[in-house]
Amino acid sequence: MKEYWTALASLMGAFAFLQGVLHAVFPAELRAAVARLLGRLTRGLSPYCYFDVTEMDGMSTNEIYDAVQLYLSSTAAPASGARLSLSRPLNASSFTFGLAASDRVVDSFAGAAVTWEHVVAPRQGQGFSWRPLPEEKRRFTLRIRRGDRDKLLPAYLDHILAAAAEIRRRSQDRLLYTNARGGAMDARGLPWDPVPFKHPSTFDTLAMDPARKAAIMADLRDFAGGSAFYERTGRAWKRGYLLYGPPGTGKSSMIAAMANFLGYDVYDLELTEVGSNAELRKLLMKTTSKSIIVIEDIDCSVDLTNRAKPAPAPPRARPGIDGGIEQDGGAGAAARSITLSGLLNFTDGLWSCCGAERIFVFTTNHAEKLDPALLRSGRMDMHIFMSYCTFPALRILLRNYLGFQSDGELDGFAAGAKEIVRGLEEWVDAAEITPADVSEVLIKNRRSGKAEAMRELLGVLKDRAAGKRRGGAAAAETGKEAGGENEEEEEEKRALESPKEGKETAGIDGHDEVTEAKKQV
Ligand SMILES: Nc1ncnc2c1ncn2[C@@H]1O[C@H](COP(=O)(O)OP(=O)(O)OP(=O)(O)O)[C@@H](O)[C@H]1O
Ligand SMILES: [Mg+2]
Repeated sequence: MKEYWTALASLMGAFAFLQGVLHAVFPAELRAAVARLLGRLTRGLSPYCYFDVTEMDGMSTNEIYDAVQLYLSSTAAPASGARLSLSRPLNASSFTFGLAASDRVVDSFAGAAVTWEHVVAPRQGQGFSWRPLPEEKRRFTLRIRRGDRDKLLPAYLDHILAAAAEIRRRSQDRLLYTNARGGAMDARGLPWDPVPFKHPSTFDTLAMDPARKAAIMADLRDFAGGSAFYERTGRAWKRGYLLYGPPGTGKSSMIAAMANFLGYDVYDLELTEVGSNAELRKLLMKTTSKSIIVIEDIDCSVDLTNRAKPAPAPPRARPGIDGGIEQDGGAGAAARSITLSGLLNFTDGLWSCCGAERIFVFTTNHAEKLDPALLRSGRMDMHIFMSYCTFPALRILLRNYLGFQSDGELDGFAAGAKEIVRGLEEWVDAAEITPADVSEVLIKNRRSGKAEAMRELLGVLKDRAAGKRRGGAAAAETGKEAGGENEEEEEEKRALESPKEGKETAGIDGHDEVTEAKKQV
C-alpha cells in the first residue's frame, strides 16, 4: 500500500513538473492555438454538430433563447424527467417550467433526435454597459447529427418559435380591450385600454340548442385550424359572425364563450367613440391577430344604412378611406363621419387582411334594421339567431344553477318529479322567456332546493304563457313588456324571411349555416 502511494506521489510530481516546463517553454498564445486545433480535430471527427443559443445577443436579449426555454419546458422536459425550475410571470394565471442549469433533455423533430443542454457559467467582469447584464452567462446548446442538419434547420427553430408563441399566449391571461378614450393614444401610442378578461361563460354553460352549439364550435375550430385552407384559397383569414335576437338571450355570453374556447383576446369596439373612418382604420390596425373584434348593438351604435343614400344637404364632402366620398349630412353626421363603407372595408376589403386570424362579431337586437350590404355572403359568414329559451337550453340552465352534475342526474331527478319537469317542457316555448329571465328565477330560488326552484320557474312560465295568450291587441295596449316582446318576435321572423341573397352564407366546408339557423327557429 505504501509503495502505491509513493508511486502516485512521484507521478503527480512528474506531471506538475511537465506542466511547469510547458508553461515556461510555450507562450500562452501558442497553448491556446494548440487547444483550438485539438478542439477542431475532435469536432471534425464527431458525428454531431453543436449550436449555441445564448441568452444575451450583444446587449439585447435573444428572442430564441426565451422561446427555447418555453418550448423545452412544455414539451421535452417533463417527459424526460429532467430537473425543472418553476416560475409564474406577473399577471399570468399559470405556471411556467424552466430547465435548470446543466440539465439535458432529448427532443425529436421530423424523425430526428436532438439534445439540448442548458449551460450556466458565471460572467467574468461586467465591462461597461448602459444597463446591467445578468450575473450569469446562460445558453442552450443544441446537439444534432450532422446528417440531420438540413432537415432540422431552420424548420426545427421555426417550429420552436411558433410553439413558444402559442404557449405564451395560452399561459397569459387574455385581455379585453376598449376604445373608450375616444381615439386618444396612450404613452406607447396605443388607442386601446386593456383589462384582464375573465368572463366565465363557456360553451358548456351557454344555454342553447346542443346541435347548433356544436355547429358553431365546429365552425370556430375549422377557422382556428384553417391557416392552410385560407392560404390555398386566397381568402383573408378572418370570419364574421352576426349574433341577433332579443335582449337577454346570450349574445354577449356567446362572445365570451367564443373567446374562452379559442383563447383569443377581445376588442370591444365602441363605434360611437370613433370619429372618422381614418380613426377606425387606426384602431383596427392596432389590433393583434388571434382576436375577436366585437361591435355590440351595431344598429344603435351608428347609422350604417347610409351607404347608398345621398346626404340630404351635405355641408362638405371629403374622400373616404375606400376612395369613395364620405357624406356629412348635418351636424349629427358630421360628428360621426364613420360610414358603412369604412367599416366594410375592414371586414371585407383590402384592409381585412392586415393581421391574420381575426374574428368579427356584430350583435344586434334588430337584424332587419341592418343594411343588406352588411349581411351579404362573405361579410358575415354565419348568422346566429339567439332565441328564447327552448327546453334543451333550459336543461343547461337547470344544470348550471341548481347544481345538477350531469344530464344523467337531471334525468334521474326528473323521474321523481315528473310533473314539474314535464310541465317545464310543455310551457317553456309558449312562455317566450329569455335565458336571462330563467336565470334570474333560478338564482332567486336556488336556496329553496331543486324541486322548489323548478316549481317556482314553472309558475313563472305559466304566468307568462297566459299573458301571451291574452296578448294580441290587448297586450299591446295594456302590457308594454308583452307587446314589446311580440313585436320583437315579429321583427325577428321578418328578418329571417328576408330575401335569400341578404342572408345566405356558406361555411368553410360550403354548407349553408343560415338554413340551419332557420330550421332552429
Ligand atoms: N343563452 C344563455 N346561456 C346562459 N346564460 C344566459 C344566456 N342568455 C342569457 N344568459 C344570462 O343572462 C345574462 C345576460 O345575457 P347576455 O348579456 O349574454 O344577453 P344579450 O343577448 O347580450 O343581451 P343584450 O341584447 O341586452 O346585450 C348573462 O349574464 C347570462 O347569465
Ligand atoms: Mg349583450
